[in-house]
Amino acid sequence: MAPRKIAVVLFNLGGPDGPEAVRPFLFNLFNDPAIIALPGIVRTPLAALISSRREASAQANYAIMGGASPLLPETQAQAKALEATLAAPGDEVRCFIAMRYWKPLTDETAAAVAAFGPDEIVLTPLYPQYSTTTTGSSLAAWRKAYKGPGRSRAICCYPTLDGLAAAHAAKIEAAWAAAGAAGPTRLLFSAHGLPESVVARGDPYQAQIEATAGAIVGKLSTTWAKDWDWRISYQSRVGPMKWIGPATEHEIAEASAAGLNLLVVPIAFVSEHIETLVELDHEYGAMARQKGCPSYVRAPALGIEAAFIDGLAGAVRTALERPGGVGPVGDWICPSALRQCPRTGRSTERV
Ligand SMILES: C=CC1=C(C)c2cc3[nH]c(cc4nc(cc5[nH]c(cc1n2)c(C)c5CCC(=O)O)C(CCC(=O)O)=C4C)c(C)c3C=C
Ligand SMILES: [Fe+2]
Ligand SMILES: [Fe+2]
Repeated sequence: MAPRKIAVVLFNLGGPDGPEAVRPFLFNLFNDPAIIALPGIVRTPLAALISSRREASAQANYAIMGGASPLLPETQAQAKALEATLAAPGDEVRCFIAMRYWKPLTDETAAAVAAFGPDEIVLTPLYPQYSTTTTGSSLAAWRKAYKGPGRSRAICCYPTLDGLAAAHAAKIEAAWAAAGAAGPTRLLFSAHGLPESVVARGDPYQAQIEATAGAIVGKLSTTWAKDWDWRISYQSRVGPMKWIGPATEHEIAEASAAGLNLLVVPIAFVSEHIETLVELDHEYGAMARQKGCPSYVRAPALGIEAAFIDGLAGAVRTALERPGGVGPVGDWICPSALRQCPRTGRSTERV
C-alpha cells in the first residue's frame, strides 16, 4: 500500500487554562446550541448571563486544582500514546486535539490538520458514550470548520469496547487492592448527568452508560467478591431543569447509611478533570466521611492505561480499513455496533 498521511483528530470538551479563561470557557459552553437548544438571539445573552453568574464559584473549584483544568495535558498524553501505538512503517500518523469550548479550539485544529494535508482523517471522540451534547456537538463544529483535503471517517461511540472495559477493570482492581478495605462494598459507576429532555429527544447516552457499566462488571467477574454489588449514578447537575438520576450524592448518602464501602468509578470521562478531582474527590469524599462511609475510594480515570489506548488504536484502524469517507465527517464507524447508537440504531439523532 502507498504511504499515507493519516490525521487522527481527538475530540474533547476542553477546560480553562487559568482563572481568566473560566468565564469565556463557560460562555462557549452555554452558547452551544447542543447544550442550550434555543435560537441564538436568546441563547447568546443567556450564555453571557450564566457564565458571569457562575464565574466566581467555578473559579473557586478550578483553584482547588491550581487554577486550571488538567484536561489538556491529560489529552496531550493520550494523543502521544495513541500516536506511538498507531505508528506504522510507511504511514505518517499524527494525532491532533480539537477541544469544543477552550483551546485548542476546533477552528484552530481544523486549520492545522488542513496544513498537514492528510490523505485520511479519523475523527475520534474521547467520549466513549455518544451524546448530542458532546460528540454530536464536536462533529457538527468540525463539519463547519474543516476545509482541507482527505477522506474522513467518524467513530461515533465505543461504550463496550473491550479495551475500555478492560482498562476500567484494571484501574478498579488496583485502586481496591491499594485501599485494602474489607466488607460489603458497592461499586458506584458515576457518569456526568444530562437533562431528561435531552434523553427524551432520543439521545443514546444513558443507554450507552448502562452498556459500559455492564461491560466493566463482565470484565471483573473473576475478581468479583460475594459481598459486592453495583449501581449507576449521575453527577454534575447544572441549572433548574430535571436531570437523569439517581444523583451520585444520593447514592453516596444511601450507601453510607447502609454501612457499605464505596468504590466510585467515573465512566463517562477518560481523563481526570474538575468533576473527578473536585466533585468526586473533594466534595463527595468529604460527604462520605461525614456520613460515616467505612471506606470511600475513587478509581482513577483511564488516562494512558495501555488497554484503553490499544482499544482506541484498534477502533482507529477499523475506521481506516473501511471504504467511504465522503465529506468533512464522512462515514460513521461504530466499533461497538450497538443498537443504541446514532450510526446503527434507533436513535433519531444525526450530526
Ligand atoms: C460525558 C461527558 C459530558 C456530558 C454529557 C456533558 C454534558 C453537559 N455539561 C454541562 C455543563 C458543564 N459541564 C462542565 C464541565 C465538564 N463537562 C464535561 C463532560 C460532559 N458534559 C467535562 C469533562 C467537564 C470538565 C472540564 C474541565 O474543565 O475539567 C461545566 C464546567 C464546570 C462547572 O462550572 O461545573 C459545565 C457548566 C451541561 C449543561 C451538559 C448537558 C446539557
Ligand atoms: Fe459537562
Ligand atoms: Fe456507535
